Amino acid sequence: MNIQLSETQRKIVEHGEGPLLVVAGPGSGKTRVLTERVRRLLNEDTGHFRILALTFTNKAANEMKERLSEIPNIEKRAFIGTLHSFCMEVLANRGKPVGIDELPNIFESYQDRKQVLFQAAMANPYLRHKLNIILDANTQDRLLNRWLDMISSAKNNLFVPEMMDNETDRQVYEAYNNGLRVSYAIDFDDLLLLTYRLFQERPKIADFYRRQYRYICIDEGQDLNEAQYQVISALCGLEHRNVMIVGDKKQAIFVWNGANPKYLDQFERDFGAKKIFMNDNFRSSQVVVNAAKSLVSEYEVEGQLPIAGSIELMEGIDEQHEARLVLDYIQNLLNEGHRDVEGPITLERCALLGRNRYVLSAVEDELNKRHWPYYKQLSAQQESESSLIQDFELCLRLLANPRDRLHFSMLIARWDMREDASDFGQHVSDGLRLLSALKRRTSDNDRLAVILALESMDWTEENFKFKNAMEYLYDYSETKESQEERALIIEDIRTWQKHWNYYLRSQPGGYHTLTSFLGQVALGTTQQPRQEGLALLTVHSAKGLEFDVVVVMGMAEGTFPDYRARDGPALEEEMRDAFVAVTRSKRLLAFSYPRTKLMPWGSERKQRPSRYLSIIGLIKPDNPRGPNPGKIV
Ligand SMILES: Nc1ncnc2c1ncn2[C@@H]1O[C@H](COP(=O)(O)OP(=O)(O)OP(=O)(O)O)[C@@H](O)[C@H]1O
Repeated sequence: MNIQLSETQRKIVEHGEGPLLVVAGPGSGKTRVLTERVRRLLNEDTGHFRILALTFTNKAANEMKERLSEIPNIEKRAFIGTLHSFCMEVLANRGKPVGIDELPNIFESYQDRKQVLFQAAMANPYLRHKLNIILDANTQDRLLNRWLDMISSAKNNLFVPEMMDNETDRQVYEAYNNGLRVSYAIDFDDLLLLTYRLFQERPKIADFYRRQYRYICIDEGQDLNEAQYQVISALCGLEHRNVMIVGDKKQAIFVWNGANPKYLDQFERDFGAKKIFMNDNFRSSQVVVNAAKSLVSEYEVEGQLPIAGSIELMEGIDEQHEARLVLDYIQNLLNEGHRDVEGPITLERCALLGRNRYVLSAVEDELNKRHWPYYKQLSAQQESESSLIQDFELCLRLLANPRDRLHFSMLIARWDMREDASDFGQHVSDGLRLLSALKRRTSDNDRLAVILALESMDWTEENFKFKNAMEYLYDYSETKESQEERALIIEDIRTWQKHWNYYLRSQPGGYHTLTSFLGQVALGTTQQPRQEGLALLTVHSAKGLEFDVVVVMGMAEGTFPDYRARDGPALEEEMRDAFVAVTRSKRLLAFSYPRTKLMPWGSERKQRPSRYLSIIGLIKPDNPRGPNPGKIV
């Protein structure tokens, strides 16, 4: 599609040297401007240099890579990815001074990290006592969660254990770090902290990267946290000034997670950046722009699309009824189309959004009943459903990192092999030998199949055939009597196969290692940008995406805004969540909510329509009951 750049967009694309802050509202074309600027710099600027283009999500990076794919050798001339992926590359290549000798193994899952912390705390008498005096398992679990949050927040503020004032915090943090080290692993926060330390402690290394990357472009600047901002500052040092940050404070929806839009101002001050505003909205119809404006009054916007669009509200008697109404609404659009949407409306052009993932449970059931294709993007992590592939995953981790104590202990616990734990010590250097030791001790068909699948991959120093294992397990799934179990296994195999294919495409050149593959899966770079069918998204995972038709479901007080956001900054962030949700729509916008909700313990609870519905003008503020059930306004 050949779209003319606006005057402001052209100015940004043509910007040459010097720091630049672009303040860009939703749908103003910031992704487009970033991409076009990278293209122009690579095409027009001469000399030997690379561009560092940092995006907030892998989705955005993949989209940018796709749009620039026709530039020869693009992967050599630019690093396009998240800051975490960039840090991974830096640490893999130059991480020795901070203790990273080879490609790091990442423990990305919360549960794994919790287990590391629990084991480490139980091995420390002072912390063991703190845990043991709590008799109730839930309270103990909450304490572990609190400790993990504390560690993450410390790392994100670039604190090392010695800097912690509180003695318990210091010991917890230190024990956890040692726990990771025992398994030769790091966590996500370490990627930033270690890279920061590397750039600070070894200025020559920072200088090497500074000279390599003549231009740095950063997307979604409002979502930077302290560690991220400091990594970027340490990379730039005092001399690198060709940095462009694009951001929008109104779309800051990760403040709860440590991000802070203040870094946009700080960047402007620290770097003396020039500032350009992009106030147009090229994406959304008039009703969508108006809804966004009523939510955030300071949204100064010039709606550029001369299309009215439509806005609707559906009220269900309960969540099941709400789900049926929403799918009937979509069905009608699929059948009839809409005057404000060009061409036939397909499921891929529609998305259902929820403030949290549970809002979408009832509609998922209804989708299954109707056999509609759909996909979910509710969590960034790979999670297999079948126990066969869960075992396979654990073994993959052990093959990649035979010193991984955590996943070894998880595997032998799953396989009831506790007494054979001594194997670990004997075979730490060789994952395949470790697995064959386990194979000798089992006659269970599933376990044997997993190990045989792993052995079938024709391992060499530089490569392995992941496909062989997938085919082996696919054939093995035919032996399953339960159709449900077989279906789960095949779904999991398909997901892994997709990760693998995506990995191969993104890492051309023939040198593939299991550690690098699992690292990319952990970083989320192998996630599919778009899939087939209707999209089911949380508001946070919908960031940066756009659809012709958007339905925001579960618009009830307590759900959206979330019940935990009572006042002040938390409530302001909820409003920005609503703003981001609404501005995902290009043409048609709809909301829905259930009048009653079944609570997990079985009782029904009355729901009040969300305050945002009255702010947008879909419900009169004095009519807290909302419209009649089933009626579309
Ligand atoms: N100059 C233009 N003329 C017409 N359409 C444009 C122009 N620039 C961008 N668009 C279109 O506007 C839409 C929004 O663009 P883009 O996805 O780049 O926005 P964004 O600023 O990154 O949005 P958000 O901040 O909400 O993620 C896209 O469909 C894009 O094709």
